[in-house]
Amino acid sequence: MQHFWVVGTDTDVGKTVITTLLMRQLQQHDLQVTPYKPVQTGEVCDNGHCYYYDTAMYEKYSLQRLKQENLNGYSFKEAASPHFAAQLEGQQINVEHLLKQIQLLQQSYDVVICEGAGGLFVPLDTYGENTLLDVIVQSKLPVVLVTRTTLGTINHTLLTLEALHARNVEVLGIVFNGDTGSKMEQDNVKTILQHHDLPYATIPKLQDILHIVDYSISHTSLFERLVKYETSIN
Ligand SMILES: Nc1ncnc2c1ncn2[C@@H]1O[C@H](COP(=O)(O)OP(=O)(O)OP(=O)(O)O)[C@@H](O)[C@H]1O
Ligand SMILES: C[C@H](N)[C@H](N)CCCCCC(=O)O
Ligand SMILES: [Mg+2]
Repeated sequence: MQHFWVVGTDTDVGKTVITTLLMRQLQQHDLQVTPYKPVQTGEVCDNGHCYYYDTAMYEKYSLQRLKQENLNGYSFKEAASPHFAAQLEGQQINVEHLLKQIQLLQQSYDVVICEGAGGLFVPLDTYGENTLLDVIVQSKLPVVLVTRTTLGTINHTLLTLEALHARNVEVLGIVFNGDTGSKMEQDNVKTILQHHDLPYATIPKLQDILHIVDYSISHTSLFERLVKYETSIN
């Protein structure tokens, strides 16, 4: 059994793209894999067709048949923080329900990849009682951290790793996403790895996200770590 979270230093860093990529690559290893997005916000409507980017990406690119009911806990229309998007619809996010869903999925799949929403301290309720990080801690699952390669990433990445370490969350590795190959980006990656010697993968900025189907991370230290990883849960 090997289950983990894909968390980010921020919203829009590429968690969904990396979750989708890891899902495909692990599926190619003959593992039964499902992604799971506990809370997604921001419905997209295009010519009368409405969908959520995260779960739509999983379904579009999965190499295995996914069960829609297994992909998501809560979806809220407003593109906002989960606590506020839920409030606008008069709803509340039940953390116990999310944890139960994650546990049940672990019994049916070889790999459950849970995708965070925004960064670690995103609130799930208006009282500030629960953040995404609280759910991660209670799930007892390790994380893969997705971060940008661009200016500002050193600080965001080190802060996020410090928060994870403070809560004893295991970090399986880092994905540096959206690399354009500049000298500064190379130095950003090197500097972060000097502080935290972790398995990693660097993903280029793709011209079109469709190219995700051609991209392989099987040669990276991060992927090696993931296929070897055995969780203590179960
Ligand atoms: N390596 C990449 N190359 C090109 N485009 C990318 C890459 N990674 C992400 N993107 C694009 O950047 C945008 C944000 O990515 P994504 O939706 O994966 O972020 P996220 O971290 O999952 O955000 P959220 O917090 O909303 O879940 C998307 O339009 C996605 O297609
Ligand atoms: C709408 C967006 N794409 C995400 N789904 C939610 C991001 C919440 C970020 C909250 C914050 O840190 O201010
Ligand atoms: Mg996403």
